[in-house]
Amino acid sequence: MPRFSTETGPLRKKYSLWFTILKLALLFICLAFPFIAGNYYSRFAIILFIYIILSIGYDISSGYCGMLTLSGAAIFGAGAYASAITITTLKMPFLVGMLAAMVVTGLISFLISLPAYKVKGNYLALISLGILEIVQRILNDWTSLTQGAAGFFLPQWSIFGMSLTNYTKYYVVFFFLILIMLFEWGLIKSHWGRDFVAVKNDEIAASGVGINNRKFKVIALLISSMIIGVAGSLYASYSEFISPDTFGFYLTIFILLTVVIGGTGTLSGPAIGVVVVMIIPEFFNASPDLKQIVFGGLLIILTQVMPGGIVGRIKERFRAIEDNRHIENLGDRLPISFEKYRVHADGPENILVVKNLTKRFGGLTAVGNLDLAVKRGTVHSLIGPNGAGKTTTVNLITGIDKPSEGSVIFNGEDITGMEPFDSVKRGIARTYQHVRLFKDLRVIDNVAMGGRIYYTYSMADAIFHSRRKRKEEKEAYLEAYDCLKLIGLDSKSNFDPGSLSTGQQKLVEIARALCEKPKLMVLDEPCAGLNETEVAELSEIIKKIRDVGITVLMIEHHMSIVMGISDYITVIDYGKKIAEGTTAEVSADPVVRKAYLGEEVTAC
Ligand SMILES: Nc1ncnc2c1ncn2[C@@H]1O[C@H](COP(=O)(O)OP(=O)(O)OP(=O)(O)O)[C@@H](O)[C@H]1O
Repeated sequence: MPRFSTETGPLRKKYSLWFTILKLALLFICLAFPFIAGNYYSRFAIILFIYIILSIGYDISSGYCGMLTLSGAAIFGAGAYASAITITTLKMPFLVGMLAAMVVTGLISFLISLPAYKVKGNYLALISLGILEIVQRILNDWTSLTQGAAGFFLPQWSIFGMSLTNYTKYYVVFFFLILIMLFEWGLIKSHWGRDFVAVKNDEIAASGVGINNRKFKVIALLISSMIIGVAGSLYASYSEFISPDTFGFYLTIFILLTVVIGGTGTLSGPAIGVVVVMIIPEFFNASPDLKQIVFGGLLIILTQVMPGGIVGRIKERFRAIEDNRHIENLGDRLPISFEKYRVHADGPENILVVKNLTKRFGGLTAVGNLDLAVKRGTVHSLIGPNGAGKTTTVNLITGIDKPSEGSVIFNGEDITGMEPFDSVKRGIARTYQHVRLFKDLRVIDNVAMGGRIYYTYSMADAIFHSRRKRKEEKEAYLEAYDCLKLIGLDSKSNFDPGSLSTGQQKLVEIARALCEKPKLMVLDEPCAGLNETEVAELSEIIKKIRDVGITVLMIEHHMSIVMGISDYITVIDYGKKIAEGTTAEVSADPVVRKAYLGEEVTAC
């Protein structure tokens, strides 16, 4: 079980020293390798480095962003051929060839990203398989361009007019590998990397914290493909001969295996995966049959014993010392209060006005002609029996569902049909009936995602680890830590969300919503799964949220909290409003008392 990070600061420092020594030793070995290992192994290492670049590229879209594609080999091949044709036919220098490879692979990624908008999982894999087939056909049949199955010869590899020796080839490829690794590290250790994981884990929640899923999928595929293009270009120039059969289905499976074995969505997973997939079979060169059996057996065992891959398992082991520099030295940080999130009235008295809202699912009218006005700075509860249309109503308000008719006016602005990632920027935060936390991010990362709309640093800042990025990241994590402290879960910062109770997960969702610094907080059944003590604590938290001017629109079945903290209540049934008013008015309404509140009202 992971432990809280601020207590593990010294441990992290100790291990990070060992990791630094390990990295320096590896760097030294790599630099000295051609002189120690000789020609054969240096050539082997060059191919290994190229495949690591390929695997890193593939992992960004598939491992981090969750888009399983089977076109890795096709993109690699397209990059190799684009570079080869630019260098040989167009007589351009190597670096222009590499640029051409990146442009062509970028275009292919755009082709893949078109269906990626709508489909995912197995369907996307099937579509990408089609891309693999199309590229294969082009490489084989467009002989005037690619020279077909006979293969394509390149001149000896030269850079800036200098022909490269075997030694220099090694260092050039190694240089590009380091470059790509630094790029990946900068990207992944920024909000971009966390955004990719969020898109992979839960698109609705990702949109709810301001992520445009489509845009991020396109970006992930583009970066992924361009890195694979770099690998393809290095492969073509190094090999001096390429042919279509190199870039077939076998290579696609190879790429997939490297990330699965190494650990998908991890920084060092692809490198470790390539080393394992390439080196282990080398020990069995003398008996190829045994090689296949051992390799196959190893694959089965590794994927069973380590479902998260080798690096996934190592990460689990060292979870307690994950990077928490920002919250390790809180020192004399001032005590935090909800006051920090105070909202000042900057619009009409009714912050939310819903008019004639209707949602039809086929023949079923889930919400019909609903009018609703929510006063600024109040707790307004939406109650009604199961299936009454409450969640659909808040989905229409927050943009998850689009209304069939009607309008939603927020703070004087018509936001009808607006995407959640836009409405969150206007100040609407929400929690969900069924918890939607990002399972591959720690609790504190989840809460920090709430504040992602406030990041201003660019991708270049992320990659170069600029001062702006460091400052904003530090602020975001301190903010997230503060929000967790306010709901009493700061000691769980470093935990996986899945290891918390349902009640705690619901509270983390509230902390994430608070981190968005909203004007309106929509809570969908916040008490579901909470025990009585937790309900009492939550009710205090919601009151504090309301007391600093944040309007709360709450769906809840738990009548004691509804009657205890609501300023106004709207009761709906079959998608229609049947009663509305202050808590006293609604609880006195005979229809409501009879149908929905029962004995609990009497008790209140
Ligand atoms: N995506 C959908 N497609 C078809 N029908 C839907 C969809 N979403 C909701 N419904 C239907 O709309 C009606 C209202 O559902 P909704 O979830 O809004 O009710 P609710 O009041 O939130 O219920 P509960 O309290 O059980 O969560 C239900 O009959 C539900 O089956």
